[in-house]
This record gives sequence, C-alpha cells and structure tokens, in this order.
Amino acid sequence: MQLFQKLTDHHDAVRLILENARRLPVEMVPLVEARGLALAEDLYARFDSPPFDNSAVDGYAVRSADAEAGRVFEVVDEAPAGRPAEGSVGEGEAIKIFTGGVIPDGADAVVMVENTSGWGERFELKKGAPAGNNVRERGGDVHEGDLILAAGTEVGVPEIALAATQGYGELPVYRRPKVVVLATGTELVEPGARELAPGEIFDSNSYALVAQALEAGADARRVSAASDDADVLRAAVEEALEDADVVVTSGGVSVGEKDLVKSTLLDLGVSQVFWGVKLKPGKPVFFGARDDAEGSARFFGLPGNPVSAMVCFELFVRPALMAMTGREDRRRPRVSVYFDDDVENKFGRMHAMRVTLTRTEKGLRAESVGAQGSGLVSSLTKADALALIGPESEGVRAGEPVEAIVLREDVLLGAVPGF
Ligand SMILES: Nc1nc2c(c(=O)[nH]1)N[C@H]1C(S)=C(S)[C@@H](COP(=O)(O)OP(=O)(O)OC[C@H]3O[C@@H](n4cnc5c(N)ncnc54)[C@H](O)[C@@H]3O)O[C@H]1N2
Ligand code: MOO
Repeated sequence: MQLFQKLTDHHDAVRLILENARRLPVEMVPLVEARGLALAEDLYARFDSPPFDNSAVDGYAVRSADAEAGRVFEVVDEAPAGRPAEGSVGEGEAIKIFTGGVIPDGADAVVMVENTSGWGERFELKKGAPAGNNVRERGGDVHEGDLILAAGTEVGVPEIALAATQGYGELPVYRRPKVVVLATGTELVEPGARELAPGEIFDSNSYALVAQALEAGADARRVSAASDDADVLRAAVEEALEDADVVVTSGGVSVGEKDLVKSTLLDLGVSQVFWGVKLKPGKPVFFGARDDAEGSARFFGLPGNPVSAMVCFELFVRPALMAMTGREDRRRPRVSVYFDDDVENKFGRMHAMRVTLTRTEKGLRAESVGAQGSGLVSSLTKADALALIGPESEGVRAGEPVEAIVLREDVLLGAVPGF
C-alpha cells in the first residue's frame, strides 16, 4: 500500500490535465452529428445566399414604375418557389409569385395579394409599391467567399442551419471523445437489477459520470467491474482501453488495501501524472496517460464518494474533454460571490463547497446547501455552484469576494429583486 506523497494544487492539477489533453483527430461528420463539436477549419460561403433575388411574400411581381394604386394588371405567368417563370414582366403586366419564388425578368417589386383585388387573371392594385418592395436580394444573407464560421466555433443549431444553406452536408470537426466509465467496488449493485443485500449500495457514480460525459459532448459508455478483485479490474480496464480516449474510474483510488485502481493502471503501462489533489472533495484523484503505438488514452481515477466523483468530473474531466474537442472556451462560468457569515475551512485543502446562489443588491450571495459530506448525493441536487475556499486560508470572512464555479447557469439569469 502506498500513501499520498504530496498533494497537487488544484490549479496545477488542471494545468497538468490540459497539457496532457491533445486535440482529437479531425473528422468529417454529418451536419447534425457535429452538434456540440468544434469546427476544425474556417468555413467559407461557396456562393451568394440566397442565390437569387426572390419574393418575401405571396403576391404579384410587377415593375415598380407601373405600381400605382388603381392600376389594373394582366397576369402573364406564375413563379412558385422552386420553379422560375418562363416569361418576363412587361408594362402593365404581372407574374403571380409565391414566397421564395425567383423574381422574374423585368420585375423589380412584389405586391402582396392583400394589397390587390385578389388572385385571378387580372387584378387591380390598391396600394403603390416602390422598387425593391418585398424583394429579398441575392447575397442578402451571405456573399460568396465570406468567412461564415471560424475554426474553433462550437457547432450549434444556427451553425448547422447556416452550413446547410451553403450545401455543406458534412463538417470538419474534432472527433467526439470516447469515454469509458468504470465503477469499482464489491458493494455495488446496478440500480433496478435487484434488492440490496446487507452492506451493498446501488452504483450511482457510473450513471452520473456517463451522464456528465454525455453532457460534455463525449460518447460515453459504462463498463461493469463491480468488484475489488484485481483480475476483474484489470480485465475491465483492458476492455475499456480497446476504444477509449478517456477512461474514468470511480472508487478504489484511496489508500485502502482494496484500492487497486492506481496499481492496476500502472501495471497496464499508464504513467502517473499526479495522484492526490489539495481539494475537498477529491483528495485521492489519480490522473495518468498512456501513449503508445496502439493509441493514446487518458485516465482519471476518481474517488468513490459520490459527491467527490461528480465534483472531480466537473473540475478535471470536463475541461479535458472540452480541450480534446477544441472547445477550450467552454468553461463553466466563474463568478464572484459572497457569504453573509464567516466560512471556515479546516481541511487544509481547497474546499469546493456546494452552495446555492441568490442575486442581491450586493451581488451573488452564496449559502452552503447544508452538510458537506462527500457521500451526500442529495446535496448536489441543491447546489447552484461550487464556491472555492482556500486552500491556503482557513476560510473567508463575511462579505469577502469568493470565486465560484456555476453549475446551473440559469441562476445567473435570476430576477433582480424589485424587478
Ligand atoms: N485512510 C484514509 N482513508 C481515506 C482517505 C485518506 O486519505 N486516507 N481519503 C478519503 C477520501 S477523501 C475519499 S474521497 C475516499 C475515496 O476513496 P476511494 O476512491 O478509494 O473510494 P472507495 O473507498 O471505493 O469508496 C468510497 C465511498 O464511496 C462509495 N462508492 C464507491 N463507488 C460508488 C459508486 N459507484 N456509487 C455510489 N457509491 C460508491 C463507497 O461505497 C464508499 O462509501 O476515501 C477516504 N478514505
Ligand atoms: O476528498 Mo474526499 O474526496 O473528502 O471525499
């Protein structure tokens, strides 16, 4: 058994993780599958969009020079969307046109059907129209050659729509990381599988961690190794390694005799970057890397305590996944908060304290969610943020600014009192 040597400072731990988080290879992926990933190249407009002058309304295309109230027009053709008219518009003539229809030759304005006597072979115009009326110009959205999406942009819904208007069926993005989550512990039972026997608990971590990985844009799956048996653990890690970019384990990483995760990983050729962080919760976190001919993988040995596992995913695994997919900017918001009362930190480690946030006239007021034990899963359902207290100080004074990582961004939109 090995004991912790020196605990790594939380910021150094994040730095070491990011230094070891290489961007994943670029892949062409179908538009919708690119959602949440970062563009690996600049994207340019291939042509003017819209590609032709077209009508913004259903009505008649006319010459603006003729478009005076009271004038009667002959309808000579029609131009629905997708089928340009064959004829052109001469003096006193009109072409029936629908929204998106190509503006016919000769016409320079469209009158809405509501401003005429109605649909028919002839109509009377009730309201005059200037040149360009209801005409959506070619190139009004983007021009050929425009930089429409810069490399590094996260592909979201508007980006998918814009790329589609330009005929891009696939986008070059950094590949989605493959994450394998492995829970260890003989006491663990799959939720829904059966009732608990004495001493057993349901495995909550692997479900939470898979959900967190999915939320961070990864492909994630669970591997079951609900055991503290070294051979079972080794086999499960070997299986995970077949396709994983990132392996996340929970449990078995502290200093107990059954804490086999670290030694198993080291045996499998993983090199340790750090083990032990000056953080509460999350002291026993292990981070390692394996780069060889078969590929490259990163390993996060997270503590078994459920709050520690989830908080450490937030603080360490999520930034790594973001960096691997080229989304360095996707940090959780960090805000300055204050407490109404003094807050102690007797841990000698930085305390990532679960707090609620309330917007007040003085700013964002943080309040502990209550007991801060690392096994209190319900506490996280109440937390809006993690207030970072320490590690060097013994706490913070009432009113003093404290950095906090916001977990629920909607709290930042909270109504200002008196509004
Ligand atoms: N002598 C010491 N003991 C402990 C230390 C220490 O420094 N010296 N550190 C403590 C801290 S801090 C933590 S955190 C825990 C983490 O230990 P492990 O990562 O080895 O986790 P386990 O012992 O396997 O489990 C801890 C706890 O969490 C429960 N657990 C485990 N897996 C799951 C799961 N998938 N779902 C739900 N709950 C899970 C497990 O039953 C234990 O109760 O070590 C302290 N001890
Ligand atoms: O640091 Mo542990 O992660 O106290 O619960």
